Amino acid sequence: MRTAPVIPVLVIEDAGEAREIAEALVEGGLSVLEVTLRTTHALDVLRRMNLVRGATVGAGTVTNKAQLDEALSAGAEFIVSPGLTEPLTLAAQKAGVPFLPGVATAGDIMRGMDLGLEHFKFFPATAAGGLPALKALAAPFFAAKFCPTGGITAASAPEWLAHPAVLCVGGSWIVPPGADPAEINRLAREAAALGGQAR
Ligand SMILES: O=C(O)C(=O)C[C@H](O)[C@H](O)COP(=O)(O)O
Repeated sequence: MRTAPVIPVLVIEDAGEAREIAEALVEGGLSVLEVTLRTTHALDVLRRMNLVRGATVGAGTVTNKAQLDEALSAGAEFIVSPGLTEPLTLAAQKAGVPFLPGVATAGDIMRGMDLGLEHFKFFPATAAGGLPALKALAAPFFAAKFCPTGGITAASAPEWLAHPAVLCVGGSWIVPPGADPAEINRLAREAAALGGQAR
């Protein structure tokens, strides 16, 4: 979460494009890549991106143990989930893989802390109340650190990153559908530079 200010959330339909997209991101300064398991070829995309020098590739949209196992077999170095369940948390802990589950309420955070977690994705960040909601949650849970994701843009990222409980943000805006590598590289550079401005 501290490697780069933005984790690109990737929904890649064509595995043939995986490698050059990952190269454009890493070269632009975003080396931590979340490949969502939302497409048919997601595991293939993950494997191909893992071949890119300097990339740390994880799986997103992991909602159960079966998907966790598949992602790990494909080489995922971290796991992101939209929500927090005990079975998935225990399985991730048993596998020893960094795990970032989504939380949106005080109860979610408390269940996570009971399981030994302190790092969470705040999801869906904008729809769940935006920065005012995160500020309200971060106050009592002062040890918790967050990666807000969902509805965040290049324009709104700096104010999220300025909050001390926010280590990074996640977002799909860095790889818009149909963007070419040059455009992705430009968006990645812009996102990587947010670290210098806001943190
Ligand atoms: O796929 C998952 O596991 C999710 O939890 C959802 C994604 O993190 C958000 O959909 C990204 O949000 P946008 O940047 O608004 O597109």
